[in-house]
Amino acid sequence: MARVLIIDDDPLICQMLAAKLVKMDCLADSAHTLAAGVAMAQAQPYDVVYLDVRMPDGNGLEQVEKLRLSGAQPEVIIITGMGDPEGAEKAIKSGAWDYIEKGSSIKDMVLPLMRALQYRREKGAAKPLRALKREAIIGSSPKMQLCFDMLAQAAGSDASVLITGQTGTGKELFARAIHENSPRGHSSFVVVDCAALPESLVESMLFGHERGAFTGADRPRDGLVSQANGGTLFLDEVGELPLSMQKAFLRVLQERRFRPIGAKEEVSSEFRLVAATNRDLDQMAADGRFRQDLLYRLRSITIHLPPLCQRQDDLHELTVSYLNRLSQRWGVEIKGVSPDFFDALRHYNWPGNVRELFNVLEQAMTAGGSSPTLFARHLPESIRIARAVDSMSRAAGDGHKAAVITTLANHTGGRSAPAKQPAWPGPDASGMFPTLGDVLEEAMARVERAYLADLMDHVDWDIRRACAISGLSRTGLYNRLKKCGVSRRA
Ligand SMILES: Nc1ncnc2c1ncn2[C@@H]1O[C@H](COP(=O)(O)OP(=O)(O)OP(=O)(O)O)[C@@H](O)[C@H]1O
Repeated sequence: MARVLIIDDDPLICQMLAAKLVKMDCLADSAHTLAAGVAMAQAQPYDVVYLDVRMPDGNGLEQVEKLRLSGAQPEVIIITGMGDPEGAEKAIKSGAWDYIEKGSSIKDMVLPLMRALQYRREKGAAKPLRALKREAIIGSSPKMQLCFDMLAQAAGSDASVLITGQTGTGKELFARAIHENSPRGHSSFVVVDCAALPESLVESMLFGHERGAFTGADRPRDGLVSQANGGTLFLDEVGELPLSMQKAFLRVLQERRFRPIGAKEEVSSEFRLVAATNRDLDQMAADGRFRQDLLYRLRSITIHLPPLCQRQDDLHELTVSYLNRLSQRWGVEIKGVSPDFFDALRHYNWPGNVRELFNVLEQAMTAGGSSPTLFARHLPESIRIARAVDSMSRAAGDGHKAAVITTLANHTGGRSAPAKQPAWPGPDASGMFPTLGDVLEEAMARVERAYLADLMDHVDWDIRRACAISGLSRTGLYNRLKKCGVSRRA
């Protein structure tokens, strides 16, 4: 018997809908506040939740994701008194099943429910997929579970997949897992790092060339697309592919045929495409920097990997597992971890995600030396400062945060930072106070700039070392250096 929850502050709607659902052999419960509804969805395994937008204690649209991840991961149908296109877009983007107006007849209101129930029945009855091979991917938070569901779906099909997510969230790891779990798993997995393709060589690297096609081409060479024949071609950082190559690639995707440079005949390659990006490709397409038609082709299936700060439940597992892996690799005893170590990790927001976490853990293991236990004191300063700032601002209200961060900015220095500044610059000439948000943003920008300047000096502009220390990817580092205006000193 299907279980349905109606979250609406209007008792009449709840009664009418519930009466209809009971006639349809469903179990129906109601909640008249968002808080009560979310609590019920977390406690009971509902199949579908009807959710009103305007609730006395908040906007229903803000809770769609939480509801989708609760209990039996119900489908959510938005019911609204006043529909608007923006709300509809937001609802669908956050994973709602459908968005309907309350003015519709009760019959129309239950139609999406019937489809959602059918979908869930079919999903449940579908042939169970082979157990996924995903030993390398750590995490069991509800958000990661949704990603694993998508991974299983992608592995079972041959459609193109686009994996999105911030730097260091595991996009390449997922791409490999899709390949290994697919029928192509025994063939080659060819990685193309679109950010590192030299513009002048991009065509020959992708499509190959004949002998004598250009100066220096003393023998014929297969390109990466040919090498992926029968296997998977992984286009990493696909947002960096030059526009001219996007056009050529679109054709290859449509026809699976291309002409190596200098060749008379076209050749074919039967590959499966997986692409990844940390850019907003929709925005790039709107700005004319990415081809819309290519984007359609890339994302038959999309998997979005959430940033680490949104799945704190995974921090513990990732930390323990990586510390064990390090102990094995370095041939040292497994260390204990004190609670203050985990506490510090939880207070940091991990802009470099899992890559940054692993890097920090390596530093902590080194700092721990022969100590059998890792304490917060073994963590890099930046992590411990984040924890101190957080606990101070919680104790004294948010106003303190600005002062602490600004003090940190002064302390951190950086080669071009002023020697000493007051905790914050103070009101402007007319005595106007800026917003706290503006003060924080300015202070963070100053810290970031100072950090990058010092880091690049420290590694003598060795990009590989800078990436390893900061936990940023190459593109991430280049983008931040550009944004902060940090360049090599003459
Ligand atoms: N869930 C995870 N479990 C285990 N290791 C992970 C996980 N996510 C990321 N990593 C590790 O973090 C590092 C970065 O992962 P990966 O290269 O897949 O990220 P990415 O999203 O492709 O980054 P970028 O966009 O910067 O290329 C790798 O060492 C990878 O093994």
